[in-house]
Amino acid sequence: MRTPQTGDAGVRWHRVQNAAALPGEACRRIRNAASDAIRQRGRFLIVLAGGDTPREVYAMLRSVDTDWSRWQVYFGDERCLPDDDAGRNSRMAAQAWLDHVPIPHDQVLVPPAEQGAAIAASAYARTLRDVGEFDLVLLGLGEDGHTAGLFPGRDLGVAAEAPDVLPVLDAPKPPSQRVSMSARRLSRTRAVLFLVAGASKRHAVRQWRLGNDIPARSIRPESGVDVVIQASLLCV
Ligand SMILES: O=C1O[C@H](COP(=O)(O)O)[C@@H](O)[C@H](O)[C@H]1O
Repeated sequence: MRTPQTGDAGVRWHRVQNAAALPGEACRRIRNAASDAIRQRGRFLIVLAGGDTPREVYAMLRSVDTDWSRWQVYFGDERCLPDDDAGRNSRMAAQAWLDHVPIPHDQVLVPPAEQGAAIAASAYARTLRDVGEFDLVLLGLGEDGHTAGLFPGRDLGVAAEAPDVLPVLDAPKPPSQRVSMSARRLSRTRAVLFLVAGASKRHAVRQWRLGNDIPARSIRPESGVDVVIQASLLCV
């Protein structure tokens, strides 16, 4: 991980004209990361973001020309809800994308969040135990600056000894129980791509650019992070 940064050092901002242009740009970047990884290492390890912003990106990924048998899919965070609940991040990704492409079932690794945060965090940590560096981590940005299930004022798991997966018991955004990869584990990747759109994110983006301590700033892979962002959010 990087040493402490000032401001938004290590962050590359990539403007898209408006929210409608974000899925195309994100999809292009994901496709390129996948083809590089598959060509160089024979597989592509991707971590998915939840929430609303990636839904259209995921829908667009259905039509990418790739060898889906080489994809290995993880989730940066999951909400502790029944496994068929519409609020589950994994259900959104399945409906928008994963159910429509031939990724082998056992290569989509969903945290068992329906079992509650503590059990799910231990189980998902076991799933990740022998997984090395990810190829690409997708992340969103909440209105309060949260990313994955890492919320302001909570343990972000940045320390060298932080576990790979954290149980979240008091998230300020419902549901209060979640499971999240730690900032340390999310930073163990060749690339990070944040997807940011929507006027409600303006304040969080400003905090980020000012170098204030929002959870999104805790994601610090060696390679820095890329942010695909609606241009109007940078006009502050
Ligand atoms: O609750 C969550 O929120 C963030 C941001 O979601 P968005 O709806 O504002 O795009 C998301 O990245 C995270 O995975 C999710 O669980």
